Amino acid sequence: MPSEDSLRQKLKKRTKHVVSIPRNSLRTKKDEISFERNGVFGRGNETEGKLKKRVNFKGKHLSEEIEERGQLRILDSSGKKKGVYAKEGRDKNGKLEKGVATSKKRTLFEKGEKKVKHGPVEGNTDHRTMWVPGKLRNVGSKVKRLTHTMKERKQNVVLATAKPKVRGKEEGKMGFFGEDDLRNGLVKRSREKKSELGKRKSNDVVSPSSFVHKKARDKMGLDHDDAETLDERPKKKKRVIKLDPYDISNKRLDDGIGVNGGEEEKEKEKEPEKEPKMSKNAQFRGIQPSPSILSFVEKNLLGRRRTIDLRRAGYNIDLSAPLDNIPFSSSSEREKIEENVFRNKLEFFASAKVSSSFPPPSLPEIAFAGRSNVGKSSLLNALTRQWGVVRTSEKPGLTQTINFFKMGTKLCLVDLPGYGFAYAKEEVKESWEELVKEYVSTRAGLKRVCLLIDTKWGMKPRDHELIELMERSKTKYQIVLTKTDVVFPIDVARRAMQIEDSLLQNKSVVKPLMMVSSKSGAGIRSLRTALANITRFAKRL
Ligand SMILES: Nc1nc2c(ncn2[C@@H]2O[C@H](COP(=O)(O)OP(=O)(O)OP(=O)(O)O)[C@@H](O)[C@H]2O)c(=O)[nH]1
Ligand SMILES: [Mg+2]
Repeated sequence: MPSEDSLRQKLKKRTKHVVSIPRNSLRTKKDEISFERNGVFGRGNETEGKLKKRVNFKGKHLSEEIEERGQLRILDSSGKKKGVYAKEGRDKNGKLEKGVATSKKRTLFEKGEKKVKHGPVEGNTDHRTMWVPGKLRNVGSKVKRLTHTMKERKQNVVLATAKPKVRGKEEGKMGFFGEDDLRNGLVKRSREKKSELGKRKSNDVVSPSSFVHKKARDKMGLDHDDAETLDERPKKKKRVIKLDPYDISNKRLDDGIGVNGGEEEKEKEKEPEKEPKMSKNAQFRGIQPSPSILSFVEKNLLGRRRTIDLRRAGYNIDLSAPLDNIPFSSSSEREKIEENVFRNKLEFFASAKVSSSFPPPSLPEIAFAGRSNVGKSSLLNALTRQWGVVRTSEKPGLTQTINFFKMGTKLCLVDLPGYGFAYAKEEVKESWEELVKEYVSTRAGLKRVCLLIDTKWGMKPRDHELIELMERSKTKYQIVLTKTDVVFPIDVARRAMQIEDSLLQNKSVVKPLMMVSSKSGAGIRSLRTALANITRFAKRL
C-alpha cells in the first residue's frame, strides 16, 4: 500500500500548509481575542463561518479574504446592521481601528440611533445609505414633535383633504411615517374623521396594512384632494318659508275678502282642516269677518290708518284729538255734538268705595266697565269731548273708586275701577272687583253697561266672569272695542266677529258691538248716538 501512504502524506502536507501560513502574518492572538470579545466571531455568525470555510477552501491569502469579506459584508448588510458596523471597525489589514472596534463602538451598537450623529464610517457610503430610513424616521419624529400643536389645530382641514393617491412602492415607503405616528398615538377626533373616510372608500381598501398606511397618509396630510374637501363642507340648509293659509293680514280690505260674495270663504269652508290643533293666533287669523262688520270698519275709518287716508276721507287731521268731526268740518263745526245729551257739561258728583256710598239713583245710568287700562276714563272724555274732567293714566289702576258724572239733567255716566292687572295690592283689587260686581248686578237705574275690551288682546277670563254675572242679573251690556287705532282694520273686524260669535247665546248683550278709538275719535260718534237713544226712551226715576 505504498500508494495509500503517499496519498495520506500529501493530504497532511496540504492541511498543514493551509492552517500554518496566514495566522502569524495577518492576525495576532490579541486581535483574535478582541474580535471574540466584540462578538463578531463569537456570536457564531453563520455567514461569517461559511465565508471562512469557503475562503480557506479556496486557499486564498487572508488579505484577499478581508477584502472579499468587505464586499460580502456590504451585500450581507441588509439585515445585519450591527455586524456591519463591527466589521467596519477594521482596517485593510484586518486590524481594528482605534476607538471604534472597542467598547465605544459597542455602545454605538446599543444606541443605534446615535451612530448617525457620530457620522458614518469612513469609506463606506453604502452603510450610510443603510441608515437613511432610520435617519428619516428620526427627522420625521422630530418634525412631528415640533409641529404637533400645529397639526392638532389644522387637523380637521388636513384630514378632510387627505386622500391616498399612490399605492405600491410609495405606500410601503410611507409606512415608516405611518407606523411611527400610530405608535405615538392619534388624536381621537382624527380617528373618527379617518374612519369616516375609510368607510367612504371601503371598496378601495385591500388589506389592514394598506388601511394603516392610508390612515397615516391622512394624518400627514401628504395627499390632497379638493373634491374631498368640498364633500366635507357642511351643506347649507335651504330656507323654507312657511305660509299660514289662514293669515290674510297682509291683504287689504279692498282686496275683496268676504266682501265680494265671500267666494273664497266658501271654498275655504269646504276644505277640511289640515291641522286639527291651531294656535290661538292662527285661529284668530283664520276668522273671516262678516261683510257688515267690514263695511262698518271702513265707514268709520277704524283701525290703524295713514294720515293721508284720513285726509282723503275728509277728516281735518290738523285738529287735535279726537277726530270725531264730520268730514270736511272746520274747528267750529267740531264743537257741535249732534246728540243733545252729550252737548251738556260733564260734572263729577260722587265717588264710592263701597256699595253703601253709592248715590241714590236719580238719573238713568250708563256705566263703563272693563279691565284696568282698557280706556274707560278716556272714552268718557271722548264721548263728552270734555278732556280733563275724567282723569286718565298710562298706569293701570288709576281709577280705584266708582265715580259718578252727570250729563245735564238727563243722564249719569259712571266710571268704574278696572279689574285684572293693576298696580295695587291684591286685597284692594279684590275689593274693587267685588264693588264692580255688586254695582252691575244690583244698581237700580243702571240702563247699560259698556263692557270695554281692548281690541288687541280680546276677551279675558275676568271679562267672561263679569258677563256671566250680568247675564245672571239680567243687566244689559254692550261690548265696546277700544284702542282700535293700534291694530290693522282687518284685525278690528276679526276681533269684533270673534266676540260676537262667542256671545251668540247670551241674552243680555246688546247689539251691535261697538268699535271706537278715543285717540282718533273713530266710532265715537256711532257710540254716542247709540247711548243717546237710551236716554230718549228711558223713564225718569
Ligand atoms: N292708542 C290709544 N290709547 C288709548 C285709547 N284710549 C285710552 N288710551 C290710553 O290708555 C291709557 C289708559 O287709559 P285710561 O282711560 O286711564 O284707562 P282706564 O280703563 O280708565 O284705566 P284704569 O282707570 O286704570 O282702570 C292712557 O294712557 C290712554 O291715553 C285709545 O283709544 N287709543
Ligand atoms: Mg280709569
